[in-house]
Amino acid sequence: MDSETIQKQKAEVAQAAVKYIQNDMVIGIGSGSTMWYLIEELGKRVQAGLRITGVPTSIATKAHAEKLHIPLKTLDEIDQIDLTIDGADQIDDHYQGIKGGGASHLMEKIVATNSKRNMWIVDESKLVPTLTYPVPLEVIPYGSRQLEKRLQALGLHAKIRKTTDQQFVTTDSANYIIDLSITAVPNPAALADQLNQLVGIVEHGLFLDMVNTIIVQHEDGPQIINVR
Ligand SMILES: O=C(CO)[C@H](O)[C@H](O)COP(=O)(O)O
Repeated sequence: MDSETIQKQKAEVAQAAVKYIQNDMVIGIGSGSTMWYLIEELGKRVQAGLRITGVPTSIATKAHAEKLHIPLKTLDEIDQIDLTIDGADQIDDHYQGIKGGGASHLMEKIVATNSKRNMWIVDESKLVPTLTYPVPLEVIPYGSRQLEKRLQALGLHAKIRKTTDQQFVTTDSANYIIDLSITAVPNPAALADQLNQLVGIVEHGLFLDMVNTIIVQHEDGPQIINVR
């Protein structure tokens, strides 16, 4: 799919998703370029009188939502999130996902696990039979080079994420990201178990058994998948 079609589908899926947001809901607001469109749509609805409270999942999302006067609270200021809407990097046939391409998966996962329902909104390029996207790990900077070597020795093709000018990418929680460029993840649960054993990994980007509803934007309209 060309990048113009992808951008168009991102904007369209955001329009489909915003209809699920009703008055008095507490909404987890995810991060990334698809969510950028969702935040724009939500901002318009708030301007038109919609009453919601948003819980942002990143500094960038918080800044964007504040600019549009969307009322926000932190996770610890609310009782529970009714619905979190977020993007995803890839979703496989069993509706398991990879997130964290934008380095926000730690906060996204914390918000998701504190939500009654989770919705992912994606363009159709994100659907794959088997996960192949690099799996991001948020890691503690201390000893991260050793962790990278350990992961490489396990055959997990680990590489600390750097910017184009070779600076370490740092997350909103001041951690680093290690990407695992594995060619395929046929058994995400087994990989998650393996990663959960390793000291220094704060959180991996495998989002397993977590999503309730997926909206996939196709050229001819949105497809709603009710997973659980
Ligand atoms: O997990 C994320 C950020 O950490 C994003 O949801 C994911 O990377 C998808 O981003 P985009 O909507 O830009 O394709």
